[in-house]
Amino acid sequence: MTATIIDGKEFAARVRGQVAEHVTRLKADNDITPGLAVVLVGEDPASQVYVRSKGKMTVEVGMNSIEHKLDVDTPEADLLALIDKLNTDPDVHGILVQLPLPKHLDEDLVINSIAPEKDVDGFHISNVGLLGTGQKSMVPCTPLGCLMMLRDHHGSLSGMDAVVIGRSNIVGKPMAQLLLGDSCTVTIAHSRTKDLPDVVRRADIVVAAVGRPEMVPGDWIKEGATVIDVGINRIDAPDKGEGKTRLVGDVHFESCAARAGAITPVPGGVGPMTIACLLANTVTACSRANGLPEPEGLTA
Ligand SMILES: Nc1nc(=O)c2c([nH]1)NC[C@@H]1CN(c3ccc(C(=O)N[C@@H](CCC(=O)O)C(=O)O)cc3)C=[N+]21
Repeated sequence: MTATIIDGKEFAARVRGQVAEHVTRLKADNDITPGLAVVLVGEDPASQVYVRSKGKMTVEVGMNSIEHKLDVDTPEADLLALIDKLNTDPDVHGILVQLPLPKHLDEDLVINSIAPEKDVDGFHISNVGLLGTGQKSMVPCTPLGCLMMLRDHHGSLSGMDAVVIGRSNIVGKPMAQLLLGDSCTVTIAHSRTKDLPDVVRRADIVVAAVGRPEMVPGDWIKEGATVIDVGINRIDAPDKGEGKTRLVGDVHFESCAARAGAITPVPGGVGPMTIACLLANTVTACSRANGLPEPEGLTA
């Protein structure tokens, strides 16, 4: 079988189009412009790439983008004071604190100081608990984007065997919750999983989110399975010339595409959907904050 390529770039453009429509309505009917505040502490290179394209797209869909760039050695109290200010600012509907934070800052403390209803990353313990109990919450952007692509491709996911490789709070665990919510039989695999190849071979849906370049080979993939590659790894590409690099996922694309029914590429798969879902979460948060109907199809 040769897999259908799930075009995350195109899908994300569609999602941003829906967000833009909703923003237009909020402005015209309610005189409200959704605002997203992004806080970047220090200069992590991965975060900088992300902040750039995110800021551009926030403005493109008609929302206000508020950026706070703080010094790498900003004291924790200053960061918490800024978050407090954003929490009570009525023009700010979404707050995202770029991770990872410099080591002197307590990531859990910082995340949990964001007002849960403005936590567009969905990392606050309240949102984690709400998601885990099937209540309305802010859903982490990357898993939400993966879910949207899976639903679009399959219609119903009910009864499917899903294997999530990776148990992070940012992707693996919330992804598993979402798949369970859609009635998949879910396995979370990780570095200590016994017989990982055999576990993955059972899966109708494989979500790879470990951050290890091309670690899933094609012969782990059940014929016809759907493969969602969350990894974005930059590796050396001497074949492209001295000092050149390229982006690869957590799955070995060619060999997995030869067996899968559908697969997401890297780049152009999950990454663009993550940003689109951040914008979707911001417009959702803004609608909720104003007691207005939520955008349809943009929430879990
Ligand atoms: N609080 C927080 N939330 C995040 O969601 C978050 C974060 N911190 N810190 C940094 C990482 C990184 N991240 C990316 C999102 C999209 C692409 C993306 O769209 N990548 C393109 C390729 C970009 C390229 O060419 O380098 C793609 O996959 O097609 C990349 C990286 C979100 N992050």
